[in-house]
Amino acid sequence: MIIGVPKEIKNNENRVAITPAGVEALVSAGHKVVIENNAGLGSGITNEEYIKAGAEILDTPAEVFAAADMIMKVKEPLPSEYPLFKEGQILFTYLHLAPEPELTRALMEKKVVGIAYETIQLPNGSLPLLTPMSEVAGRMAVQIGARFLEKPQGGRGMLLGGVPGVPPAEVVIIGGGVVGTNAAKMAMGMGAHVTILDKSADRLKYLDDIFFGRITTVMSNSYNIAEAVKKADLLIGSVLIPGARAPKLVTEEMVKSMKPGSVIVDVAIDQGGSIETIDRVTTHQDPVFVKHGVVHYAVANMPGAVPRTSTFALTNVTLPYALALANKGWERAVREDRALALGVNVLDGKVTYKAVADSLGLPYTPLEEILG
Ligand SMILES: NC(=O)C1=CN([C@@H]2O[C@H](COP(=O)(O)OP(=O)(O)OC[C@H]3O[C@@H](n4cnc5c(N)ncnc54)[C@H](O)[C@@H]3O)[C@@H](O)[C@H]2O)C=CC1
Ligand SMILES: CC(=O)C(=O)O
Repeated sequence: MIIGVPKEIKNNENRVAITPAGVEALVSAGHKVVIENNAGLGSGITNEEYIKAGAEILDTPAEVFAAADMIMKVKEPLPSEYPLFKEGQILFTYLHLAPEPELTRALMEKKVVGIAYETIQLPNGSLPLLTPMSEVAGRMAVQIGARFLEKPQGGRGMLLGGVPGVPPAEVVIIGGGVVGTNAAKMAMGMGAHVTILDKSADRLKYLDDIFFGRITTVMSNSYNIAEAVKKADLLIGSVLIPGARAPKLVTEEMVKSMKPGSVIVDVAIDQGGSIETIDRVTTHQDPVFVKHGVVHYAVANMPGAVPRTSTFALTNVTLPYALALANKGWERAVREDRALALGVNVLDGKVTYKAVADSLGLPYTPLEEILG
């Protein structure tokens, strides 16, 4: 199989979908890897390192898409990439289709085999290709929150940990999964007081255990969310219903109740966001806007800013699935691995992931119906 890796084009997206180790593994298994010129530079990987591992470098994204049976990316394709899709081509990347009707339509029209990293799911419910980036984003959410709480950045001029004699900041996290847990670790480490809300009682119990009761856990419902948001200096949105558009849990009224200069970091923005006052995705170049006196941060590719950590963490987990797809072909690979099958969002012009179809108001076709 020919595997193509274009350079990422999202704002300040410095990750790349493959490392030289990945190239070597695919080439050793008999495949060919073509990589766009300088695709790895943002992550500190040169063309020469890829060539040494057995890859061929092509000048343009058009050449990479034209050559490849499978495209490996990091972020969802942007409109300039839609015309490059080929019928039957495998696209293996984060897709986040629930808030992306145009991308979904383009994948359907071109009959692309769209396999989303973020919906590959193991029998225990975990999302192995989302986890490492959620670990990164959860940890970043706190360092970003700390930065924007500084007065010159528009914040209320508060140190997360306080100092002796002055209370620490209140960090409120909605969604206690991978992002939420990693955010809590960082915030607690910096001395903040942390409250986590989740709708799963089991998850709250787990969090209480691992943090030895040193964080406050609260059942998520609109009453409790309103109470917690009101007192937050830093609010982190980190809910997920796999594949689906994120529920809007924090209303405009709740945001109005926050203190001037407090900060919201909505990590769940890649699935459409969980905060009513966030009506647009922001970028690393222009990451925040202020509404009702509250600083809002809504960057959908947070790990793109720390590519030396993120590229290697991501490719550690994507490579085994890429090898299975390349060695077996997508059809045998998904028939033999239920976790990978759950990654198939679009196939043969149809949406094959129910939560994506429901979020977009499109018909849902079970994968098994197409596979026969
Ligand atoms: N902006 C960015 O750059 C990045 C965004 N993300 C996103 O962060 C989000 C969270 O990801 P993970 O932590 O890995 O997901 P996860 O599945 O580990 O955790 C989600 C948590 O949300 C909880 N939840 C669901 N509905 C809820 C509700 N109504 N109230 C409270 N809690 C609720 C679930 O019980 C679960 O514990 C996802 O949208 C993910 O794609 C992840 C990495 C980077
Ligand atoms: C998960 C995701 O969308 C990201 O790492 O950018």
